[in-house]
Order: sequence, then C-alpha cells, then structure tokens
Amino acid sequence: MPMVPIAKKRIKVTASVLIVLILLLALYRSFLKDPTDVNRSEANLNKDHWAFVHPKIMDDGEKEGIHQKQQKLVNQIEQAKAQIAILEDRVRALEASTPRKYPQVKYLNYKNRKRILITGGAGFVGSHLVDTLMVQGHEVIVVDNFFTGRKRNVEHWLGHENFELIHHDIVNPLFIEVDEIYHLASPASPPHYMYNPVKTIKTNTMGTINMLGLAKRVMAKVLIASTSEVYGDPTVHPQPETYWGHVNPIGPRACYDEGKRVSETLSYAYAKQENVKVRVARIFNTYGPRMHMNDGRVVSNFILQALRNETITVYGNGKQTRSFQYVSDLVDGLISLMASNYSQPVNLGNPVEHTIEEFAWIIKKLVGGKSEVKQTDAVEDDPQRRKPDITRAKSVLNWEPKVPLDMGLYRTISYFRRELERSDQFQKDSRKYFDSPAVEYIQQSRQNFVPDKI
Ligand SMILES: O=C(O)[C@H]1O[C@H](OP(=O)(O)OP(=O)(O)OC[C@H]2O[C@@H](n3ccc(=O)[nH]c3=O)[C@H](O)[C@@H]2O)[C@H](O)[C@@H](O)[C@@H]1O
Repeated sequence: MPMVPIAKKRIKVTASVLIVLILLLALYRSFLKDPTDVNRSEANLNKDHWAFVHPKIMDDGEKEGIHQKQQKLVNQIEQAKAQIAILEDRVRALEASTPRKYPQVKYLNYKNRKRILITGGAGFVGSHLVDTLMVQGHEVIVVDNFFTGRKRNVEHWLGHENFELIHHDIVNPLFIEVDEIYHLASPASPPHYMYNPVKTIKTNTMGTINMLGLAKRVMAKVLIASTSEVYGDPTVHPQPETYWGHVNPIGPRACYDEGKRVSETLSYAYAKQENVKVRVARIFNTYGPRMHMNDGRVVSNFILQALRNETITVYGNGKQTRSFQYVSDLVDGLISLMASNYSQPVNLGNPVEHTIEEFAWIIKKLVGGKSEVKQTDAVEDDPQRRKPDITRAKSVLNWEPKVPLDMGLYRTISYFRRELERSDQFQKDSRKYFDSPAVEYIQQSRQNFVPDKI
C-alpha cells in the first residue's frame, strides 16, 4: 500500500503542471487576440462609437453616415475654437484693464500705521477715503454689502498687502481688531434710501450700534457719517451745528433723516456711557467721480442728461438751493476730524450756494449740447434752502473746501463721459458676443444635449 501516496503525489504534480500550462496558454491567446474581438461586444452598446473607431466593418451607407458625423464634429470643433478665441480676447482685455502696479503708498512704521475700518468703503465717498488712507500708508479694511457700493471703486487695491475687502452687511455684528472706524455705510441718494426705507433705518440704527459696540470692545475711535438732512427743511439759514432741525418724522425722507439723527444720538450715548471716542461729521451735498450712473441725485442726473442731449429735469420751480462740495474736500475734512480731539458734530460742506435752476444752466454750459432745461413735479418734503455754516470746521479743524465748483464739475463731467463710453462699448461687446455663431451653436447644443447611455 505504500504505492498509493506516491501515485497521489504524481497526480497532484501532473494536475498542477496542467493548470499552469492552461493559464499560460490563456495568457498567450489574450496577447495574440485581435483587439476588435474585444470591442465587438462594446459595439453593441455603442454602435456609433464602434463604427467610428473601426470603419472596416461598415457598409457604404454606414460609412456615409459616419462621414457626415465626422464632418459635423469638425464643424463643431471649429465653432468651439472661434468661441475660445473670443473668450481669450476678453480675458486679454480684462488683464489689460487690471492694474499690475498699485498706486504708490508711503511706508509707515508699526507705531504710526493704523488699522482702519471703513464701512461702505466701496461706495462713492468711501472709496475716495480708502485711496487717501492707503496712500498715507495705513492698513485699510473695507466692509460693504454692495447695495450701492461697487467692487470696481476699490479694485485697484485688491491684493495689496495693506488692503482687505470684506463682503458683509453691518446690520450683523462684526468682530475684528481695528484702531479707527469710519462708519459711512448707508445709501445716501434719496431714490436709493427711499427704495427700502426699513433697511435704511436698520443700517443707520442696528448698523451704528454694531459699529459703536465694536469701537467699545476694541477701544477704537469711531467717526459717524451724519448728514445735512438732520436739519430737515431748515428754518435757520445757513445751518450751524447748534440748529436742532426741522424734520418730518413720518415723511418719505424720514427713514434717512431720522435714521441719521438716531445714529448721532447713539454715538453720544456710547460716548457718555461707555467712553467711546466719537466724531460726528454732518456731510452736505457732495459730488465727484465714482458717483453711480443711477445715483438719482441732481449732479449725476443733470450731467448725464446733458451728455445725452436729454431734457434737464428741474424738480419743482428750481428756486430751492444747495451748496456742492467736491469729494476730495470732504475726504480731507473727514480725516482732519478723525485726527482731532473734537467730539461735537461738525458741518463739512461747501458754503457756495446755488438755486437748482442756476445749477442746471451751469451744467448745460459746461457740457454743451442741445439739452433743454425744464421744470417737472416737485418732490415731497424737498428741503428748500441748504447751506452749511462752516465756522466750526474752520476753527477746530482748520479746514475749508478748496476745489471750486467749475473745476470739480469739469472732473466729474469727464468721469461721466468716460462711463457713458464704457457702457456703450460694453453693450456693443455683449451684442457681438451673444450674436456670434459660436454662442448660438453652444446654446443650441446645450438645448439638444442628451446624456450618453452607458
Ligand atoms: O448729495 C448729497 O450729499 C445729499 O443728497 C441728498 O440730498 P438732496 O439735497 O435732496 O440731493 P439731490 O437728490 O441731489 O437733490 C438736490 C436738489 O436737486 C433737485 N433735483 C434732483 C434731481 C433732479 O433730477 N432734478 C432736481 O431738480 C432736488 O429736488 C433737490 O432740490 C441726501 O438726502 C443727502 O443725505 C446727501 O447728503
């Protein structure tokens, strides 16, 4: 019986050798196999694909169909290439318009360099303030909800080591470390602040509480941007800071006027109760480059109407008065006020007063063109006379406006002329873009798109 284990062993060895041989044979066959055999089963799943890769098995009709498909594909590729070329041009234009070099900023050492928060820093006044403080060498943090502010106003600082832009609505609290706060956030043009009166009130009450709370926590100095509107339709002329005003608390302007009055009240409550260092600027009518095209205020309306040869619309009889200050004068005043030790409200405005009718003719003369000046319906609660008494600003800040009206208007008209050219060009470009065959093709193929079956 000793033979049985030996026979078993032989059988085992023979079987193992056979298995190895079979495996080797299978491996060898798989190397030699025509790859089309493998694809044949896939071809049943996707005949078009199979036929495209292996045209040898197709009849003439199928070949013709495939040829048409290939041709269509080539056309589509050409169209896509045209589309890519258009996009590349646009990217190049964008790159060219993005400044590679930042405006020169002064170097300030750690002791003199401040961290400054500007709420509404992407807006018209805020962005000019950003420019001046950046050039002075400070670290500037802009907070804006972009309701009326625009990234374009501060884009020349994006990426600079001293600059930060935060998309945030100050109706919600903000936790950062700063030395100074310029609280400018609020719509300021009547059509904008009347558009959402509740939001205007929230911004000027809850927003101001948040900023005063932040100032208290981090012991920062805070400047509140108040307004000549706190005087309402004034019965005292010109308006000194000691005048308490004449405001309709339930009229269409109340959301802004009363909002700013509460903002002032809050500032002095925080100053008294919490020792917060507050500065209050009462800002009178201000104009200049970066005003929004749809701002709706008199300066932008009249200039745009004159540039477009449209009727210049004077609301009411045009006998109401305003005094216009150029934005750089305001920025100088705000920075001087922040630096001062003076905590009572200070008027910042240009005391040169004009009726609105006179102002319409000034603009028409400076712009030229064929516009007519016409009276339209009066605006409800429109203040009838406004002119700042700037005695206080002169004595405590040694500040007064420097830019004469015609010079400021000249710069502002040039700005709006460029803006109009830009928006015309933009409309032309977008027409060209949306009418291009490539875009049409992409839109069509998106509509006809059917996902592949697997
Ligand atoms: O420019 C500003 O700084 C101020 O603008 C507004 O105050 P308002 O003086 O009413 O500003 P505008 O809308 O520019 O109006 C000025 C005058 O021009 C008139 N106006 C305005 C626009 C227009 O197309 N036609 C026209 O006759 C208005 O009725 C008003 O009498 C805001 O309420 C203030 O808070 C802000 O500080």
